[in-house]
Amino acid sequence: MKLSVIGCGYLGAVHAAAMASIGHEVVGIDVDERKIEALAAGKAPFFEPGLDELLAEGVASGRLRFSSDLADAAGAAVHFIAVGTPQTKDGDAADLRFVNAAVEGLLPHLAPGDIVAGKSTVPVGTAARLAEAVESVGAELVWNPEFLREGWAVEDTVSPDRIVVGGGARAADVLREVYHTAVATETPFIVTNYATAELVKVAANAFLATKISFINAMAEIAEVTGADVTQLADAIGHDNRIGRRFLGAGIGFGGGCLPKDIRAFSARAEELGRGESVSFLREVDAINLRRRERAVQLVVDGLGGSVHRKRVAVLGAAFKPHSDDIRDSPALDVATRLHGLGADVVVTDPAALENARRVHPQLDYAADRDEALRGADAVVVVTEWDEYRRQLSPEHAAGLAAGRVVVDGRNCLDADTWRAAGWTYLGMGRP
Ligand SMILES: NC(=O)c1ccc[n+]([C@@H]2O[C@H](COP(=O)([O-])OP(=O)(O)OC[C@H]3O[C@@H](n4cnc5c(N)ncnc54)[C@H](O)[C@@H]3O)[C@@H](O)[C@H]2O)c1
Ligand SMILES: O=c1ccn([C@@H]2O[C@H](COP(=O)(O)OP(=O)(O)O[C@H]3O[C@H](CO)[C@@H](O)[C@H](O)[C@H]3O)[C@@H](O)[C@H]2O)c(=O)[nH]1
Repeated sequence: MKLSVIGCGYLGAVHAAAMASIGHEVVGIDVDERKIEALAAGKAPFFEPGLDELLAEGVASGRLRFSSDLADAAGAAVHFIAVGTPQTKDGDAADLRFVNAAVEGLLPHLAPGDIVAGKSTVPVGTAARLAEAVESVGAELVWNPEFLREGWAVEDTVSPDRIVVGGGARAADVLREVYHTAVATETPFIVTNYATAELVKVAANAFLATKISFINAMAEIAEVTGADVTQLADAIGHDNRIGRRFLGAGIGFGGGCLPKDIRAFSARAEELGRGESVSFLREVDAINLRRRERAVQLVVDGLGGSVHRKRVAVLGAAFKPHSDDIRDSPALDVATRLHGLGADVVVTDPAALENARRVHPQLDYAADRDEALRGADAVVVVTEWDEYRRQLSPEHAAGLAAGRVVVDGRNCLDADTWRAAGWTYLGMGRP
């Protein structure tokens, strides 16, 4: 089938490449010409395992092309909207300018019977508002939210846990054809109305964020009682009704989705006069931000009350491993707070260094882990990359660092091993 994908950022680039890989003829369109140039050369403008190969394959096969001209969307049967919906500059609501502009710009290029499929995460009520314009040219709108995780984006797109389509039965059948490989493996395919489809997306992210903040709240209690939150998470996680995933206590969630999506959800609920129904999300956000402060406090405490002029090796910059994304990264928040307290911060990350350097030029950077560790008075692990979590021994670190203080912002190190090697180990909610 012929498809267009409007917006080739993170979500759109992955979606376009994945759709070409399952046999569709895809044109990806973005206003950012540099992005389009890179993608057309088979190169992702960000780090995502497996994506470069998929892009190169798609481009070489002739099934995948990229353009900065919306007119090139003409002729596609389904047009996916994958533009950004960032937090507005002066509030919590989602900024819908890009979605509005993409849909409006697309209208002259639509033919009767075309389907416009919204993939961007939007406040409930957006699809109903946009439908009128789409229908005015004889096309049909569906909302088809995306649940992929960065770092596993290709796998999540080709084999999703579920597909949700809000809209009419005919359009849903066309989307069944689009996602034929998932449909063939009996992936749950949920057809519903616009509001439900939009809400499924934000509810899923709100639930995940709540689960993380729940365990981080338990970490706060563990800190004043001598309990160990990782053992607590294991123990409650054995209950199948609870499950162990997303019970990783530490410096909390960041990235381009969870933080902005729970804020936009709160803002939308308030607009609808139902702010109190999701008022707990404000607490989820507050708990999450407190954990970053806690990590900073642990470094200060570990260094005897002040970080001023102390060299602190910050291991990690990305908001999570297997990504170079630094949007709302808790790792960089901890680094900039330490810098603000007068520490000589040296940040390293296997993938996100360039992005971090561009956005936070005031920090110092080390090209690799060992360079960051050299001469450090304290070490803080803020992104649980394998090269810090699994491949760094306390003996090796001791051979490079000046001090023996390690703050484990992701509870990813073995406390006993580090303590046995002479380190002061400080975890998040662990004695
Ligand atoms: N990143 C993820 O893992 C993920 C997962 C699921 C859902 N989402 C949602 O998908 C949407 C996109 O997220 P993202 O992370 O890809 O954002 P992004 O900022 O990486 O990409 C957005 C892209 O849209 C382009 N764009 C903006 N206006 C345009 C227009 N009028 N025409 C064409 N292109 C335009 C931008 O140039 C940019 O490349 C958001 O709503 C987000 O919440 C993201
Ligand atoms: O136990 C955990 C699990 C995650 N995190 C943090 O939570 C954040 C988000 O992680 P994750 O959800 O894996 O990353 P995203 O790629 O942002 O994916 C989320 O946001 C996407 C965009 O909406 C959705 O599509 C995905 O389903 C949803 O998981 C990261 O900072 C993680 O470090 C924790 O602190 N503890």
